Amino acid sequence: MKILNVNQIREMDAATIQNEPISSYNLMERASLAFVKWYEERFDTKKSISVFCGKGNNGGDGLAISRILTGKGYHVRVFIIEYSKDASKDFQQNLEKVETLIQIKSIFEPNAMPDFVDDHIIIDALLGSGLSRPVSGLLEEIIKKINEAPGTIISVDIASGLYVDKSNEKSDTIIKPDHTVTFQLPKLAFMMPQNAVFTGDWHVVDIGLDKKFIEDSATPYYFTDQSAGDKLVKSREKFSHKGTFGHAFILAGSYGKIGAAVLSSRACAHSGAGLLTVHVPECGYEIMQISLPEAMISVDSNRNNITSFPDLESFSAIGIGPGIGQEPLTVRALDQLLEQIKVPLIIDADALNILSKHPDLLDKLPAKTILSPHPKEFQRLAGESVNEFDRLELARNFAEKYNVIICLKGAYTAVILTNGDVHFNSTGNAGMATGGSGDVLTGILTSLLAQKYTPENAAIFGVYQHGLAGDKAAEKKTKTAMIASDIIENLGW
Ligand SMILES: NC(=O)C1=CN([C@@H]2O[C@H](COP(=O)(O)OP(=O)(O)OC[C@H]3O[C@@H](n4cnc5c(N)ncnc54)[C@H](O)[C@@H]3O)[C@@H](O)[C@H]2O)[C@@H](O)CC1
Ligand SMILES: [K+]
Repeated sequence: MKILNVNQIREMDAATIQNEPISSYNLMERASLAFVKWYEERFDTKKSISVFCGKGNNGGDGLAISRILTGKGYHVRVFIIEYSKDASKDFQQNLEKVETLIQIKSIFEPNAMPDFVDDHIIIDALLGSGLSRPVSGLLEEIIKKINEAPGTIISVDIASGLYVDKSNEKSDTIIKPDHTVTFQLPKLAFMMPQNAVFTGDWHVVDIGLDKKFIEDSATPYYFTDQSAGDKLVKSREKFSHKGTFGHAFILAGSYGKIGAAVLSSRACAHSGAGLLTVHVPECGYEIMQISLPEAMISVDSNRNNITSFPDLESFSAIGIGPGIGQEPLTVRALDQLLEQIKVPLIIDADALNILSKHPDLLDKLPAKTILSPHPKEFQRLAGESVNEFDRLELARNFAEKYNVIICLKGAYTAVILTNGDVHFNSTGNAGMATGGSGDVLTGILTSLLAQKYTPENAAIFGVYQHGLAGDKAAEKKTKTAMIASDIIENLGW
């Protein structure tokens, strides 16, 4: 699924109105019906509803939603916040239809806000994608009161006060919804962890906007939903043999961190690689043999750290980093590996930290190497950023400059390709914020590269499957109890 910017969203509405053709009033009606359909599936008529409307088209949606819900037997109160004399045409038209049906209260000052009882729904239709400046004055006061009110807040299209595609300031006043029901496409703002409290659980509803316009729109931003994820699977042919699926090679572990080698190797083996060799320091030999009899073990001459590696000729992809530490001899081994490697590579964890401390190594990275930093590792690698939009730009520039693919890990992990395209991941959950889950991703990615997935597809698909396995693990064990091994247990496609 594509993610479009605010201008494209406006053009997409206009293109739909012109090409379908449909009147803007009827398009608003269709959007409101889609919202109500979502609402009806979750809430019964027992809960009373207060709808807060601004005076643009988001407010117009609020009015249409109020009318449709009332017609379905819901108890709805409507409040119009009179922060401006101007109102949009479709707002006005909807107002005329609603006025005859429901009593409307106009709010001119904050103290006129109603008192709320507990089990109550607030629908936020104050401002939508038309937001052009931080909210202030009456609107700001109203938003603060709504955020303090008990009950469930549902934002129409986007939380009022939140920008669609750029960063808000920390001081901005924004609705904190429990749910956002957004029209047609997810918004860039939803992908940023900094906005988690301003999106709640968000849901995309189809309002039939111009498919061709969306297809033809150029954007660097994509969302890997299920249909995008499913398209990337390579099927396993009947007459294949283990050679078909490549020979993965993982360098991982140091004294006290052999677990990282175990986790990444097990994840690799469970992701379809034909053969797997794992290189560990001597202290990891028995642990590895016992933990993963399916793998071949290559043993370093050093007891506690990786200081060398075997001939690379037979390997089809290499993953390095989990638990390797940053000893000088390990740095030298990484340097030598970069000199010799001729197959796809994934670099993670301590190997990334080594790159941060030895930036000269960055120039030696083969084209389309995958780097999988979490935010702290990325910061060490590329420097500070003022907010997450800024960090994303930094990552896009970094990916283009060094010709690498970056998996910036977190909620909605961003997979950034060498051309600056960003694929946000839809799967995964907070239960995966647990030791070793990054090692599991390294194993999956190494495995996919060995199976000749392109580095781009390996990164997008690997991140997607890692999250999906995490979701299955959380379902079975809960987010609290799940550990990285549970992610491995739930791999499979
Ligand atoms: N255009 C269309 O065809 C459709 C639009 N839809 C709705 O329309 C919304 C966008 O509507 P609008 O473009 O009218 O914009 P909004 O309803 O978001 O905002 C209304 C107006 O408020 C003003 N404004 C911006 N920031 C403000 C601030 N901080 N304080 C006070 N006033 C401010 C602007 O002049 C803006 O035009 C979408 O979010 C969606 O809810 C839907 O009905 C679907 C179809
Ligand atoms: K809103």
